[in-house]
Amino acid sequence: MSGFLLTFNAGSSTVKIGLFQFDQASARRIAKGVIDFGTEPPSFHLRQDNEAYAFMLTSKADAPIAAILLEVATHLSAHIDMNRIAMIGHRVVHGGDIFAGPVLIDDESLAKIDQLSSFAPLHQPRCVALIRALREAYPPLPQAASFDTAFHRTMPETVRRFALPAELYAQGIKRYGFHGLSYKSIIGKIATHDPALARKRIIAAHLGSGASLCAMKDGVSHDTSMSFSTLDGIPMATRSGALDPGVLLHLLSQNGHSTDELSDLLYHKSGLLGLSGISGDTRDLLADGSPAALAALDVFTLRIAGEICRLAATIGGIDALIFTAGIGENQPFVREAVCERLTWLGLELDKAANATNSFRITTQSSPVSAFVLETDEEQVIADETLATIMASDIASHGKG
Ligand SMILES: Nc1ncnc2c1ncn2[C@@H]1O[C@H](COP(=O)(O)OP(=O)(O)O)[C@@H](O)[C@H]1O
Ligand SMILES: CC(=O)OP(=O)(O)O
Ligand SMILES: [Mg+2]
Repeated sequence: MSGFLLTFNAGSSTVKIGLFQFDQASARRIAKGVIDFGTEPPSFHLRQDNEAYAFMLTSKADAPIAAILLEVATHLSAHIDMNRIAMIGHRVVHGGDIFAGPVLIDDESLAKIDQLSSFAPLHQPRCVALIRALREAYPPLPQAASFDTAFHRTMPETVRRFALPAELYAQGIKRYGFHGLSYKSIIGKIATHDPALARKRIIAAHLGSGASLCAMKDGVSHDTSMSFSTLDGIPMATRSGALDPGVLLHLLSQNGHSTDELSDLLYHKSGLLGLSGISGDTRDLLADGSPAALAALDVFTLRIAGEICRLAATIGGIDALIFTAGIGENQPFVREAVCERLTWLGLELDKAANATNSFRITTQSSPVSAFVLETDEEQVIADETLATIMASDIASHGKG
């Protein structure tokens, strides 16, 4: 069996598409695309063989995903032979307690994924709609799902529990954790580069539009900053991060907020955008340079440094800090501010290395090392999809 494998990573602000060439054993990326919902109308960017293409879509951001997909498929078919696509893989943000690893998508697994939609309202509904649209458009193609939550199934119960009555834990009110495909990608890359380091105490900071941190030891997740929903932990582009629950009670009971208004406030109007009143993008805030912009960045980096300390307590210290995702890979200002707040913990920043987004950004003598690593969630999806479909009956009957 060989051909093309397509991956979809439905994030909060984008859908990232990966095109891979696969054979029985491995999948190798040959192109990447991004549907960006941050532009009006949404845009589609494709990169293949060092060539970049950009298209404005005619569909509006709130158009059915099937319509957007159709437009994207038209642009894609000008560059790739769509008939060679033999399988599709998806990032699914929430797998709850149901999914501990990747699964083949069928009516039953899709219904279970859909049931978890309310736990990840920014991600799961769009992802489910995408899976359904693809099943309709390309019925013979097998699809698989890779879960963000699966990587965190190794977290101990003490970490998973909230200090709430035990029956709520039994009902599933607990820490699940997200960005697991990214953390799997990061620990895999470290293991290739330095297997001994991969077994040590590592804290990874996935700083994108959505942002979280993960504490790993022996290559597995022990704790993470996001918990029940993708709101918890550190502030993000437009999400609040952790908040005194009393604030929510006050807004609901005293200010007359509806739950929909509260949801909009917490998911779309808070974080860097809410703090600054300017933008949720660190590049805009630095270009603006006003006291409000810099104060927002100060809250952001203070909260990241604080969460790193909490996670270090879970795994008994820290040997390496990894920065990844859009901000983590590309924003020296944020990395410098976080590392400077952690000097007392043994992080000695190499400012020149940090300024150029180098791999190692701490000095050779720094007791704790910090690195910048590009995450590749799509490669993880592709590898898991290939393994899942090859292990299924479909592989012996499939095309290619
Ligand atoms: N070159 C860059 N410099 C600074 N920040 C960047 C850069 N590129 C992307 N970002 C930030 O990263 C975010 C997107 O990160 P990404 O990991 O792709 O997030 P998501 O998966 O949530 O869409 C953008 O919103 C932007 O704030
Ligand atoms: C879980 C989450 O917030 O994902 P993303 O950062 O891709 O929006
Ligand atoms: Mg993402």
